[in-house]
Amino acid sequence: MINQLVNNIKKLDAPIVVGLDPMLDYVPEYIKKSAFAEYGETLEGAAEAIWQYNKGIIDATYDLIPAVKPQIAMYEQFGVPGLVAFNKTCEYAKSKGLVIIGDIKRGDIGSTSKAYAVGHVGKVAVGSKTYSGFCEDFVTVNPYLGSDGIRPFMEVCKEEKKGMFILVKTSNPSSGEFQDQQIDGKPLYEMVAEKVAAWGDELMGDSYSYVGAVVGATYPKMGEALRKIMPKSYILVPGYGAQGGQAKDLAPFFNEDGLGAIINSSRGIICAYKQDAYSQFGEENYADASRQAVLDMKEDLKQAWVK
Ligand SMILES: O=c1ccn([C@@H]2O[C@H](COP(=O)(O)O)[C@@H](O)[C@H]2O)c(=O)[nH]1
Repeated sequence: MINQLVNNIKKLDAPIVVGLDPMLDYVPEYIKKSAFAEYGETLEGAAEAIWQYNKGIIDATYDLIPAVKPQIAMYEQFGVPGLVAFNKTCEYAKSKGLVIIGDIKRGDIGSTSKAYAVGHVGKVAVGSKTYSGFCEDFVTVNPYLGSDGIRPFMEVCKEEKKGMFILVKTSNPSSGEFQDQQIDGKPLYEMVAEKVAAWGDELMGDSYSYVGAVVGATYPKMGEALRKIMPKSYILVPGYGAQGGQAKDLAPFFNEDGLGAIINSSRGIICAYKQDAYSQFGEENYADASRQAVLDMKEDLKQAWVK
């Protein structure tokens, strides 16, 4: 899967992942009206609305982008129907040739991590049969529990040729409270990055590892140091756009080959129609506004990654 991700990025000249983070407030009224007419103002109605909204965005952008990143929290808030919408979204995006990065941020004691890994990137055995519960190609993983929490994901990823992005330095304002703590003269996020590089060496694709890292666009200086510590790991970079990360600061996240980083934008793309810059599209054409926002992001990012 890492090879497919790299090939998609090269083919499209677009190190971009669109974050599918649907809140009901983002969904145009006409979509909600139709979903509520069919299912009422219920969890099922909300799930139908976010699914239809996502489908519109995927249809309008799939030929421009290598990957999507559905954020599972946005679906879980609608309970079981929300999770059904999550799965439908992943399956549909996959049918369009997109790589699926499930932003699930899991990680637990070994036996529990194994179940998370099996459920999201593996196959579960039921009697003599096996099933894929969900169908992501990559998942995000929290390293706080140490190797016990990571190795089960590595084992399943190795078996299935899927991948993971481990949280190294997150984009949020308080990420430094723990991640920047100095231990033996080194920040914790660098220690995690060293482990990511070592785990990554065990699971190499053609040129990049199946084990990647998450590093926020909001911390470009740290991104520069981390790029050097993990040369073979793809970096998933959230924080561009809505959180203030800017293209001009992103060059250090890339390797000399122009690869090695994929930049996420969620609200900046899926809510484009609500922004002044795209107001001419109107609510009815929200998906066209998202397409234009992807084209603009691609242009904006050229300053960071075209060598
Ligand atoms: O460090 C991190 C890790 C994950 N995220 C997730 O990425 C998106 C960002 O959404 P925007 O609307 O583009 O701000 C969201 O799903 C976060 O949970 C992150 O922001 N930072």
